[in-house]
Amino acid sequence: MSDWTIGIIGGSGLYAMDALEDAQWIKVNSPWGEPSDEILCGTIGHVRVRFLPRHGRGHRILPSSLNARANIDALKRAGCTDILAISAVGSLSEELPPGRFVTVDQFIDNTKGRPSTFFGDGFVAHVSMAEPVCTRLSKHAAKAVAAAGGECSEGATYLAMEGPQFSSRAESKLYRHWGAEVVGMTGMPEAKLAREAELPYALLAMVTDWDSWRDNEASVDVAEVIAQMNKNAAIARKAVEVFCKGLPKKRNPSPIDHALTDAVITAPEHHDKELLTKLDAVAGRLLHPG
Ligand SMILES: CSC[C@H]1O[C@H](OP(=O)(O)O)[C@H](O)[C@@H]1O
Ligand SMILES: Nc1ncnc2[nH]cnc12
Repeated sequence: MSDWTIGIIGGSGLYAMDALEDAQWIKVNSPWGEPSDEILCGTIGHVRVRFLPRHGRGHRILPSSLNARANIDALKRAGCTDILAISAVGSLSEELPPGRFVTVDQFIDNTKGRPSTFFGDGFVAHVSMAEPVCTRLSKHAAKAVAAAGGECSEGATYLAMEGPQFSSRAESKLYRHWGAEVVGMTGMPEAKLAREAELPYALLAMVTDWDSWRDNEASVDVAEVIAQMNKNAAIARKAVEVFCKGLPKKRNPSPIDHALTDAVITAPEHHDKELLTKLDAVAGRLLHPG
């Protein structure tokens, strides 16, 4: 085995992964509540893989009800070194037609009221989100999609909306005006929490529809999303397999592995003991060095 443990977060339409060898669903408890499901633990080639279906098997969980903190914490507890997340998205750009894959490189967070940090009173920390994804994972994912027979663009701005309703035509046009190129309901706060947990994160988006900004186009519905997802699911699965098998045996450190260094501002004498206990996985490197 190599020293990579890749967490895969499967989005709409991706609820299991056949490519995993010696696979077993394992319950991982988190002090942040219930993760979306058990985690499918196994290997692909020389890489340990931990697969979590974002909405749970059977797609039970609304985007607004996802416990992203528990999901990221559980993946960290399951030993993940890095996360590749997969999402269905609507396109806000002529350059990204349905069927296309695209790696996300920026986010606009327009979600409302979702718990979006592990930190709090008694342990205040501010990580940088200027470059919110891991370039190394993103580039590797784009190559894997191409090798799996898909077309992948690189670098899109993802607008995270609250949902679960799709956008109005006016919202869809507004998001384009803001510079967003794809729209989804789950990329935030997932990406923020991965960064706080010092987990390099990449988001591979599958374009399923044109959202609702094109005046002469029928507006998006779930049936269209799922039909397009099903067309792409085989490529997405193959891409994950190629992605893992193509990783070098040695994992060179990433600067994101140390995202919390210099991020914590609370003086040690003011640390909240209860919060620190919950942070044992997320901030374990700082709290229990060595
Ligand atoms: C099933 S359509 C809307 C649904 O699909 C996307 O989910 P995911 O990012 O988990 O693939 C979108 O964000 C919505 O949750
Ligand atoms: N148009 C859209 N809006 C929000 N989330 C989506 N997921 C897939 N298509 C979407």
